[in-house]
Amino acid sequence: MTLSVSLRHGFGSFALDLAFEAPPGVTVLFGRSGSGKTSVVNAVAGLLRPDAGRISLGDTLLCDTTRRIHVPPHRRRIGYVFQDARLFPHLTVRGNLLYGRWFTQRATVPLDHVVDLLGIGALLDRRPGALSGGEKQRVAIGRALLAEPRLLLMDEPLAALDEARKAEILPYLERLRDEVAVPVLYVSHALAEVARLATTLVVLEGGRVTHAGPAAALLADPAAVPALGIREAGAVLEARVVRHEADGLTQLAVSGGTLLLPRVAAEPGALLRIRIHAQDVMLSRAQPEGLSALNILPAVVTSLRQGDGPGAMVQLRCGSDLILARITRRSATALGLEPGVACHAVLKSVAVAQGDVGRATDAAPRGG
Ligand SMILES: Nc1ncnc2c1ncn2[C@@H]1O[C@H](COP(=O)(O)OP(=O)(O)OP(=O)(O)O)[C@@H](O)[C@H]1O
Repeated sequence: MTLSVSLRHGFGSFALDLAFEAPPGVTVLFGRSGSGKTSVVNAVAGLLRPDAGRISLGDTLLCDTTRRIHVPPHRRRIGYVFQDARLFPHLTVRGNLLYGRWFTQRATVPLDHVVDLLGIGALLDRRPGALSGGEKQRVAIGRALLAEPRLLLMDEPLAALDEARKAEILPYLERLRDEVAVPVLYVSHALAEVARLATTLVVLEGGRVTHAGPAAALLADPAAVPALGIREAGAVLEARVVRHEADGLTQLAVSGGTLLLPRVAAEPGALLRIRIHAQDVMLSRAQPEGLSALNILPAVVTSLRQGDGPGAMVQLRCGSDLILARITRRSATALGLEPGVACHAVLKSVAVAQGDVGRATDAAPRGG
């Protein structure tokens, strides 16, 4: 089921004027503060009546201003998860979860299934006051799922959590993406979340869509880098765990060769998504020798974009994947880099942090 959105709306000096599609999976709406993300979410939810627009979910029309159709929010069957969990403090976790059921006549999703998916079985008799921020958010997601929504809206669900709590909840969001058929529209301004979760990426700037498409392709697009943030830029690679080695490294197979990374928490055979920061990739024309860096992948330059300053962003094909390398223009010139040139991409193992490693769609179950 695909969500199709096309909107025009003016708030004084600010205007939304955009269209995008959110296919199954997680579509991240990414943009700076004030770019219009929350206004889009409000329009999809039915809380904002656009001046002009059409919003449909599969073959259900939620809004069509030309036909004066505006389905009220409570009839849209949309689940919400906000920055703060907004649980009822006087109800237990079980009571909060079952509250979600009030909004559906169907009740076909078993409570046990949602409890297992989110790992909240041990919390059922506790009240929200006795939960961590990450646990509260998992319960809020469970409550939303039990109302059996046709679409889940998540507005910066991790923004209020510290890094440790974010790391704890991300694997559950990955499971949600891969194991629940409900499409998710997810608002974020954190590229780390995009790299871990997004199937589709929609970038907003000043009320307009500047880039939209499959997340892996956009994250590797040098033209999208200024909108995504240069320091954070980086591509994602799919990698399969081959084996854990005795010295604490894990060997992974990528389409362009082999990677050695600090031990990853996944069983051999698991399919992972690895974020490779552009600024951690070095390039060499000759086969490098005598380097401490363990990862050397043969690559071919596919495009190169000069920055305004001394930097350049190089896109390379490595096997069937695309990666980005951020280097200086001086080095790009010295190496004679241009599309079609063969080179070697060099990556230190320790440049990839645990948070850069996530589960990929269709992954085998992860180990502990
Ligand atoms: N009801 C309103 N009346 C007037 N202006 C509004 C209204 N709602 C939003 N705006 C303006 O529209 C612009 C986009 O706001 P919006 O909240 O959609 O952005 P955002 O990307 O979600 O930002 P943030 O990440 O800070 O929440 C802002 O300039 C905001 O001031």
